[in-house]
Amino acid sequence: LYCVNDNKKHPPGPRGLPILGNVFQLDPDKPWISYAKWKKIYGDLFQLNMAGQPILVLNSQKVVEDLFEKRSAKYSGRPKWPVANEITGYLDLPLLQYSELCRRMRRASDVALGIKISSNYYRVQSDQALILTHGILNQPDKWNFHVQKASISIILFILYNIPPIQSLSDARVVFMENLIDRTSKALLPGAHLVDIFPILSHLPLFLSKWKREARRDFQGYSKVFEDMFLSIKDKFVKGVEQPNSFSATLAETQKRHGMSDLECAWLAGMLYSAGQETTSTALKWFLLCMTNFPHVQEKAQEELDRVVGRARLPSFSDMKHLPYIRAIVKEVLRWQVPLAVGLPHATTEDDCYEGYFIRKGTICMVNVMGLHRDPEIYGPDADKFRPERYLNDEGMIKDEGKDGHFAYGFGHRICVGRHIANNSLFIAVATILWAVTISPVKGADGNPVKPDLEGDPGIFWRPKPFNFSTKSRFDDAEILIQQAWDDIH
Ligand code: HEM
Repeated sequence: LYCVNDNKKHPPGPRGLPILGNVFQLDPDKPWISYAKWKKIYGDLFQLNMAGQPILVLNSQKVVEDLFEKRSAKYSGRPKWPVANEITGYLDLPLLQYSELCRRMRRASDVALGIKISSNYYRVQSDQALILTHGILNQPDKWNFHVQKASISIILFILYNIPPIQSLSDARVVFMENLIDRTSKALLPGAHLVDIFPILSHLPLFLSKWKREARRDFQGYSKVFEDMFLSIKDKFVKGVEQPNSFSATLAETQKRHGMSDLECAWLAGMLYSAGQETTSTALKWFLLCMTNFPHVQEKAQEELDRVVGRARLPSFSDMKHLPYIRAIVKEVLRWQVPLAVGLPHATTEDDCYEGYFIRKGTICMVNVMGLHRDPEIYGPDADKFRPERYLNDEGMIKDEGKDGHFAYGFGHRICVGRHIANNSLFIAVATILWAVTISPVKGADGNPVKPDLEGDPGIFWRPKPFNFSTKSRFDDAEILIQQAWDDIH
């Protein structure tokens, strides 16, 4: 693309301090609040300067479509994360540059998690929805534990065919969580000197402690991931029959995708971190919404009574007849998006847009929370939780095949697990609402305690701790849930 902009005019943005730029002007906990403020002054596209690193902020649907969708080839890199990249041996798909390896990993994931194949996992998703429902019905005060356990069990089963976990101190969970903790700490801006002075990454190993430690950890993590993947691949090679799993599909298609064992092992391993916390965060917001908006719960339960009845539990075959349940899933992801500013992209080439020069290596953020509350996209009630917005006059889903929100990201980097996530959320929402009435707990004064609608800031936008009470929606619901629970135990 020819850039008419010879004087390299950058997108507008707030004036900052010399050298440090806008570092202290951005609200680190809720960047979308700062973004919304600057949008009013500088418009839909502005640029920040974070100690010399340009950060482009995309603030409207049009700009997002123009850059992240239509020019996805240039806007699909990632920032450089020297320490995290070193710990994961440059094999962590969400952190990879848009390289040949990234494209191979994405193709392999699309095959093993695509819309068709994702029906292979209906069974585990239904079972876990049931166990979760049983858990929150009988132990509402432990709902957090039950949500966590269900989302971990789903992803471990899909990846490696591991049976449901019983406790969060399961060795495999501890291992995965330890790796997530290690990498997310390394991702915090400025956690290591090398983030600020990239030249340090070129020091020889004996002079750089962080690199020695990272490489040592990489070896340890690789050993565990390889053992997990190879135990499944081994069965495939020997022709032993085994249940469907991501790793089994990967082993079958590995040659076609030109992937080494180590690459396959890391691809599977890193899907845990990408898929677990995101799904459980969405489930937590769903429970908060139900505690807070009884009329939505009632409307969903009317639909469930009409379509499923009270003699059996909902299943995936009901999906197309339950548009309101599906609309709730969409609306939860829109209204309280787990990754409020998505994952950062970075430009891989210089670009020119609307007369502005955008240099290669610019980090690009989308104000997803802002888009989700934008009246130009969602109408004057964009701030409200209203699943009906996704339905047409006949009460069916409006744009079948489209998400209708931006929670899964953009362009060439869009979430590869979105079909799995949509299915896990659909069946959990349907099963919980079929069996359970969720209400706020009563405070000391006897009045209902409504949860705080503000989230806890962090990498994930999660609800603040809250409680709700549950009761069986009708007598048989509890019995049927108990029977189904007994059957799978
Ligand atoms: C409600 C649940 C989920 C949400 C909200 C979510 C959201 C996202 C977002 C925002 C991104 C970044 C997209 C971008 O850079 O533009 C992403 C990437 C990714 N997601 Fe998800 N995700 C969810 C569930 C899952 C699941 C269940 C899996 C795996 C089974 C998964 C695997 C991945 C992977 C591997 C990437 C990295 C893709 C890349 O960098 O090319 N996600 N997800």
